[in-house]
Amino acid sequence: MINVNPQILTQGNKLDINNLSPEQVALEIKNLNLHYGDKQALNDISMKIPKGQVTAFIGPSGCGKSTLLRCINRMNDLVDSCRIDGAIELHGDNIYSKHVDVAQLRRKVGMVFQRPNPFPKSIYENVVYGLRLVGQNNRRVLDEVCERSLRAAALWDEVKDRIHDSALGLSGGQQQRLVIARAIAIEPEVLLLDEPTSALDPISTLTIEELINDLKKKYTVVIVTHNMQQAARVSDQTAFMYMGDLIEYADTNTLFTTPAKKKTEDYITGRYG
Ligand SMILES: Nc1ncnc2c1ncn2[C@@H]1O[C@H](COP(=O)(O)OP(=O)(O)OP(=O)(O)O)[C@@H](O)[C@H]1O
Repeated sequence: MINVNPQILTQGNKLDINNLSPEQVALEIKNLNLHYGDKQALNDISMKIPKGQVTAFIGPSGCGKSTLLRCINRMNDLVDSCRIDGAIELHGDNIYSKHVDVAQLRRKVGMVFQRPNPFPKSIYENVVYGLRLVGQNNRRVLDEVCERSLRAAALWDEVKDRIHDSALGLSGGQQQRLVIARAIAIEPEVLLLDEPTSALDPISTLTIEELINDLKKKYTVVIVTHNMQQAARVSDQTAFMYMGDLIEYADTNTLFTTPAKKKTEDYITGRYG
């Protein structure tokens, strides 16, 4: 088994992910197939992602983790060669239905990438960016949202005296928390995190991991990580993928201690990947 202290495995409310009530489900992926040109990258993926929990996607490089994550806010629409069939339901509504407004969807499903990508603007303007986009210019509202979001992203105390300074002057770890503050300022329902700590030092990584644990009180979080210890530390459920297949999906403790599939066991014990 992977060398993870069981005490750091998350203690979240254990759910039986095979028997979720409709109210417990944030996202349901149904028979999702994805091709890039002739190459199939996701093979008939079906899973339910529970509300208010952290779900991790793990697996070796190229197995399709980021592709699956990007399907959840239709980022793959930007790839010309990409063809998708199947459905992803957000609270029961298929996000791939013809009538869905993709900009609206991305307000509900925010995304944070591997490398922090603050805009070359002040800390304040980064956080309120999404509100300004929808025409909110009331200073009092923007001030409130800015403070609330920076507090929620565990960054307020470090930046409160310089919120009008450039965001580019922040450290990498601070920039990543700023990007998280920017994502939550518009109150999404789901937060997608694509390897959010892979460019960060261990201390910043720990801060972000603690933050993820707080964020799930309000948001459904889905995280892609290369780091199995990280998945074990932050997630309630873990999905193990291999070559476009969803091999095993279980509560994190079970997946890391008593995996049902040989492929999962081989991966978490370091036999490949
Ligand atoms: N834009 C794209 N065009 C064509 N093929 C792509 C594209 N993006 C990903 N792929 C291919 O799809 C497969 C899955 O890639 P994906 O990035 O989802 O894997 P991953 O598990 O996230 O890998 P990693 O851990 O290395 O980031 C790979 O074979 C990859 O080469």
